[in-house]
Amino acid sequence: MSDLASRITKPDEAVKAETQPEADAPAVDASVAEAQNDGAIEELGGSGLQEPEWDVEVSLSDLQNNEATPFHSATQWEDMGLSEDLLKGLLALKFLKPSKVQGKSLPLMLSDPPRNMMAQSQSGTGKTAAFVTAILSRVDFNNPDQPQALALAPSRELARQIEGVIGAIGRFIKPLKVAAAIPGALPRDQPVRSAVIVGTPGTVMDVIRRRQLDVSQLKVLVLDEADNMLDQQGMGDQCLRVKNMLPKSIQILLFSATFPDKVGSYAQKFAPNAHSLKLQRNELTVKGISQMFIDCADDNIKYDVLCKLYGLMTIGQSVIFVKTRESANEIQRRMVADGHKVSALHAAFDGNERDELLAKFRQGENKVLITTNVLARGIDVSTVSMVINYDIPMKGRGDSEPDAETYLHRIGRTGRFGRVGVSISFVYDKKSFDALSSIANTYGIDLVRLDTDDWDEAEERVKEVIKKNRAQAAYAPSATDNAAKAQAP
Ligand SMILES: Nc1ncnc2c1ncn2[C@@H]1O[C@H](COP(=O)(O)OP(=O)(O)OP(=O)(O)O)[C@@H](O)[C@H]1O
Repeated sequence: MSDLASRITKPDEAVKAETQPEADAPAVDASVAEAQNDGAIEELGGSGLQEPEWDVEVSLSDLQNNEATPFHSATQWEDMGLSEDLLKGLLALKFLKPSKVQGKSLPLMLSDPPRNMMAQSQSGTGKTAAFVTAILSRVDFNNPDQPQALALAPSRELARQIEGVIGAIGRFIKPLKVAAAIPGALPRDQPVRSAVIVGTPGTVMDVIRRRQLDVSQLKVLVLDEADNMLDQQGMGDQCLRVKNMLPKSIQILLFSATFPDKVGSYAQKFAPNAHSLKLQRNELTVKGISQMFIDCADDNIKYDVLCKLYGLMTIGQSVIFVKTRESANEIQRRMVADGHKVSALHAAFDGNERDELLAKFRQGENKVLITTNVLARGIDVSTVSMVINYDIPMKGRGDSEPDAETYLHRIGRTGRFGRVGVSISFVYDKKSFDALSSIANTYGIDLVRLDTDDWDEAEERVKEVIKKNRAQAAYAPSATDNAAKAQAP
């Protein structure tokens, strides 16, 4: 039996979820039910769909009271010795209770003497607020112009978003000065007079080298998306250079939803003697995300299927991930020519354009965003109800290996903090099929096949999840969304 076939849920075999959903599963919790078919993907019979099972509304407070979810914590904010201003900031954002990663990591990060930390938790479970709260607890605001904490992120969008969260959680701290060290944001040759700096590694390296940033009093260094940041193929070298320019005693905090083994040992060297919060591989998927796939027969059909999905994409908001900037541009051009309203965002655009595009997306002005891996990680827009993997993420020389981590981060742009969402991955040939299959096996994901022969039914299935997301977003708008909107250019 092919690997993907073994991960497909057929409706008649799916184990029905209890009316009181299991653990953190307000949405479809696809159970492994082996398709009886031995052959290739085309041969898989049935609709391949699973009945939606969320007749019971699950509120955030239910999730936070359920010990089995990543949203539960045994600790209260009040138990963590935070300042009054910080407590007020968290509560003003309606962060009534800490999530698991917040409850577990904060006491460790704030212990004295400070110790390094490596914390893993599923996408959308509040890692940002965890390290932002740690940063704001460590900084001495009697010295607001003196750089004391530095957070590094892999993209300008994520750095800006973190800057917004610092402003939101720290809104009662006066004076709170935060600088964004991203291309084009800092005036050249002027010293950075902010207690907290958030930036991308290349720009941070530049400002330190140009002596614009006094690093002598830095106490905390955070690497968000740490596995990506430490990746030797990517920004690993830059991050190491930055670290080597900082005080030796600095506390290093590494956060990510994924820490593949390959990076794990290097991360331990980067942050020696770190406390570690790790997840098992099979705990990494967010249960609220219904993971589906469509078999597109050939590469050309992918575009047609994408257009067919447009109506569903615009009920909420959607992100379409493609492999290259060129294909992002090309698909956007074609879709616009075909009468659809979509925008594209990737690293070839200049900084201001990127800020503007994302701001429009956050405000809901643009509903569909076509992008590359540049937005795969960290971006938090609660109204994103659908993620499409137009191309299955690959890595290695010549795209030889499926990129399981990127898959997880991409689909994690939906299903934020207990919300539900849908991801739809397109496969069209043996390579893409095998890649998705391998990703599904890595994490024990149960993929639901959307049968395009019965389009109405397929649409209904997806629509139900999206509508639920809409209801949740209206009921509880995300604090990060609000912070980012306030910060929009
Ligand atoms: N304790 C809390 N209570 C309620 N909402 C929260 C809490 N902590 C964080 N959130 C919200 O949860 C959402 C996801 O948080 P965040 O972006 O920090 O997730 P993350 O774990 O960093 O995700 P990713 O792995 O994708 O980077 C945000 O909209 C944030 O405002």
